[in-house]
Formats: sequence, C-alpha cells, structure tokens
Amino acid sequence: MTKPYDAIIVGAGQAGPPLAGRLTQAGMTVAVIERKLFGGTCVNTGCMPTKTMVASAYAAHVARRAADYGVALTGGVGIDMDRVRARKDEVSGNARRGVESWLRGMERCTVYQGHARFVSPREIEVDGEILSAPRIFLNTGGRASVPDIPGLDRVDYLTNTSILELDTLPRHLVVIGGSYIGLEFAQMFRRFGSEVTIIERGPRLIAREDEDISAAIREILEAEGIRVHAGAGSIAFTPQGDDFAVAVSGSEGAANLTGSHVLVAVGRSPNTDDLGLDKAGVTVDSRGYIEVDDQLRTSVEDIWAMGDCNGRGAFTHTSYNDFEIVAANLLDDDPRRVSDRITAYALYIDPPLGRIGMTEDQVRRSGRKALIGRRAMTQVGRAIEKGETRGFMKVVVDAESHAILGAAILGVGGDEVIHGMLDGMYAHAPYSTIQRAVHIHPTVSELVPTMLGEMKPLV
Ligand SMILES: Cc1cc2nc3c(=O)[nH]c(=O)nc-3n(C[C@H](O)[C@H](O)[C@H](O)COP(=O)(O)OP(=O)(O)OC[C@H]3O[C@@H](n4cnc5c(N)ncnc54)[C@H](O)[C@@H]3O)c2cc1C
Ligand SMILES: NC(=O)c1ccc[n+]([C@@H]2O[C@H](COP(=O)([O-])OP(=O)(O)OC[C@H]3O[C@@H](n4cnc5c(N)ncnc54)[C@H](O)[C@@H]3O)[C@@H](O)[C@H]2O)c1
Repeated sequence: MTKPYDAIIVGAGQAGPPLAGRLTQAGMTVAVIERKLFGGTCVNTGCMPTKTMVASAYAAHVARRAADYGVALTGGVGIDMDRVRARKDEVSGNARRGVESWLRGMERCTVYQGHARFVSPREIEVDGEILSAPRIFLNTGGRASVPDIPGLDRVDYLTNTSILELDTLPRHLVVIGGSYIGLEFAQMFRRFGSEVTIIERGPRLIAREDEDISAAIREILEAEGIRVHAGAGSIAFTPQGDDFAVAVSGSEGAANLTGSHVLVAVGRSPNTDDLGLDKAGVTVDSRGYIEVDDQLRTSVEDIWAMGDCNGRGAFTHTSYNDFEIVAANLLDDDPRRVSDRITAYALYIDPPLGRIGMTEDQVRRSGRKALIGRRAMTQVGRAIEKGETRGFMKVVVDAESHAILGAAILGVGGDEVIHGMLDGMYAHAPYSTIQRAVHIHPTVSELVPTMLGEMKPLV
C-alpha cells in the first residue's frame, strides 16, 4: 500500500529539516527520510566536530605560547584525546539530538529512518514501504571521494568521518589533499602533537585562492612544523607492518616517507548514485551532481534538489540558503535565486581565511579596471596586541562603479571581519560607504576602512 503525503524530503542535512518546518506550518503533511544521522555532514562529521576540535587545538597552541604572554605554566602541555573527543561528541551530539527531536515532534511530519530510493517520479521506497507525494525535495549531501592512488587500497586510510573517532594520536599523519579538509585537520593534529605531512597534487595549497594567499598559508603551516609536498604528480603507498611507506615525486622533487595514518581529503562526491534517479528521470551532470535551475528545480517538475547534492554550493550556508530559496519561491511568492548569492566562505586554520566574491586573479583575468588595497596583519593594532600578526587582508574594487568585487582576510578574526564587506556587497554600496564608516577601536575591522582609503590601481 502506498502512503500519500503532500511532500517528501530525502535527507535531514542543512536544508531538509527547516523546509519540513515551513511546509508543515503551511499545513502540508511531510515525510522526512534520513538513512543515517540527523543533521547530516555539518553536524556529525563536518563543520561542528571539526571546529570543536580546532578549538581544542587552538587551546593547546596558546598554552604552548603562554610564556610569550607572561603566563607561567608549570610542566608541559599534554593532550587528552579522550577529552578532546568527548567534547566534540557532546557538541555534535547535542545538535544531532536537537534536529531529530525537532523533526519527531513536528506536527504533520512523519520521520522515516532508512535509505530512500525513487520507484517513479512521485514515489519513493524506504525499507519496503512506498511513499508518494506530488512534490519531492532531495537533500542527500555528499561523502568523501577516495582517489585512485597505487597502494592506497592496501592501507587502512582515514576519511573526515573516521579520523574523528581516533582514540590515539597518530605518530605521523600523512594528509592527501591540501584544501579545506586537509589543511584544517593537518594543523589540528600538528597542534595535538602529531608529525604531519601534506601531499597535494596541484602546484600549491588551496589552489582556488590567489598565489599570495596559498604562499602565506603554506608559510603559516610550515612554521608550525608541517611538511608540505605540492605538485605531487606521483604518489604510491606500500604497507610496512602497522605503518606504510609513501613515495612522492613531482615538481618539488622526490621524497620517501613513513607514516602511521593517512587521511584522504581530495574532495567530495554527491550521494546521488544510489537514489534511483533514473526511475524518476532526474538528470545529473558528468560528476553525478543533480542538475538544477536557478530556483533549484530539477529536470523533473515538482522535484527539487538542495545542498551539496546539486553542486551549486558545498557549504552549510549554501545548503541552508537553498532551503530559503525553495521555501521563498514555493510559499512566499518571492522569486529568490541561487544567482543572487555572493560567494563567501572561510578556511578554519589559525589564523582563519575569510573570503568573499572574486579573487584578485579572477578580477585581473576579467580585464576590468580595478583598485586593490592590501594591509599586513603586522599593521593591525588589535593583532599586535593579541600577539597574532600572521597574514594579511586585501580587497579588490571596481574602478568605475566603486563596487567591492572581492576580498580576503587571512588573519585573526578574518572569518568574522569579512562580513562587513560582504554586507556592503549585498547592499550594493560603493566602497566609500565602508571607508567612511567609523569602526570600533581596537578591532581588526577598524583597519578595513583604512585599507579602502589606500587603494592603488590593479596592474
Ligand atoms: C570535514 C568537513 C568540514 C566542513 N566544514 C565546513 C565549514 O566549516 N563550513 C561550511 O560551511 N561547510 C563545511 N563543510 C561542508 C558542509 O558540511 C556541507 O556543505 C553541508 O553539511 C552540506 O549539507 P547538505 O544539507 O547539503 O547535506 P548533508 O549535511 O550531507 O546531509 C545529507 C543527508 O542526507 C542523508 N541521505 C543521503 N542519501 C540518502 C538516501 N538515499 N536516503 C535517506 N537519506 C539520505 C545523509 O545521511 C545525510 O544525513 C565541511 C564538510 C566536511 C566534510
Ligand atoms: N571551512 C569550510 O567551509 C570547509 C571545511 C572543510 C570542508 N569543506 C567542504 O568540503 C568540500 C571538500 O573539501 P576537500 O578539502 O576534501 O576538497 P577540495 O575539493 O576543496 O580539495 C581537494 C584537494 O585535493 C587535491 N587532490 C585531488 N586529488 C588528489 C590526489 N590524488 N592526490 C593529492 N591531492 C589531490 C586537489 O588538488 C585539491 O587541492 C569543500 O568543497 C568544502 O566545500 C568546507
């Protein structure tokens, strides 16, 4: 027998649960299907656990530097991995339980725990039951990709999920992939006390960013004792008892290392291969992402895809914004669109990188006339006072319209401070609006107007 609902939501990540809230408030009956953990990647194996552990690593780092601040600690700095993990489990577990109890207590919402699969454009099967609805929303997220590296299959490799459950500290953690996931874990485990090596296939770390940012990040990580092999064209693993050997060669030369643990951090793949999308006629692109239009409609009428599974964003805030776009179009007669969204994200190494809009390189390649402002964190009073002067900030502005095109702040508070300029971009304000704003002293933000007042033509 088929159970009818007004709507079916597959996946309880960042977009599904709030959409269930809006649809049920509008009087619809909704089935939410989640196969694993409520809250999805961000809550369980992504942002929340990692940022909680990044905080532990930061505490260790500051403790090691205590004497710089005139604080005397007797004895060395030890790491209690059980406590680190327990703290992470508490933060993440509270959030997961919060999402689950919210959904289970939601009027007109029925929660199914199991794997969902289409049997037709309007029907989904979960654990042998068939549910039907005139509208279906997909929020299935993604999982770690595993690269085809010789010998990797013979090594007990870790992903962002399994590394969170380690109860002992790796002696030597080898990280494959030098982007968001790789860099955050690399610095975290180095600060916990592991030896850490990053192996990146591309010519530089976090290669989507400008070269000066990649170089500064590499310098920050190397200063903490992390080894980096970029331009690694060839990587091969050989098991050696409980350890493994890894041979790397490429544009930075060749090296042979011995590691105890390897983390694979080479990108994510969408959870779309096991959804029966062919039974519904929903199309995917060559990498498996569900094809959507600017308002997140798939190729099949009344089926929408939100979050990481549609390839239009890969962040918690973009997934949540997808929910806002779908809800606004469906329930509020408000034609919100993905193309209204300005690129914005942060990399949570310490100091963090806050990034918005275009990179300097993208602006240069666009050929438009632009102005650029730059300021080292050594010229920021608050950073000096805090003893955290690594990094710099920069901004690129259109020379004719005076619109802010993009900015980066690699420095203490950079993930927060960048929002002033982001809000200026959303307000379509010329840069002079922020340049003339009187910011609070002493903050990192107070140097943003100064930087905007000292711009030069981008050549
Ligand atoms: C280590 C790490 C750190 C990160 N840090 C950040 C960060 O600091 N900031 C940031 O913005 N982003 C971060 N991200 C990215 C962020 O976690 C994701 O972009 C976000 O969680 C995507 O949300 P989503 O709703 O699209 O999917 P998900 O949160 O992945 O949710 C999808 C859900 O669907 C379920 N599901 C899948 N298929 C089915 C099926 N067939 N049937 C039933 N259920 C199904 C899954 O079990 C899952 O619960 C990080 C990611 C990782 C891996
Ligand atoms: N701070 C954040 O917001 C945050 C943190 C973590 C993850 N995330 C999300 O998770 C997603 C995945 O992150 P990620 O870092 O795994 O992927 P990514 O796609 O950002 O980077 C993968 C890196 O691995 C390298 N690589 C690919 N194949 C390789 C190989 N065979 N050998 C060596 N290097 C190889 C690539 O050149 C690239 O630098 C990101 O797109 C991001 O949206 C966000």
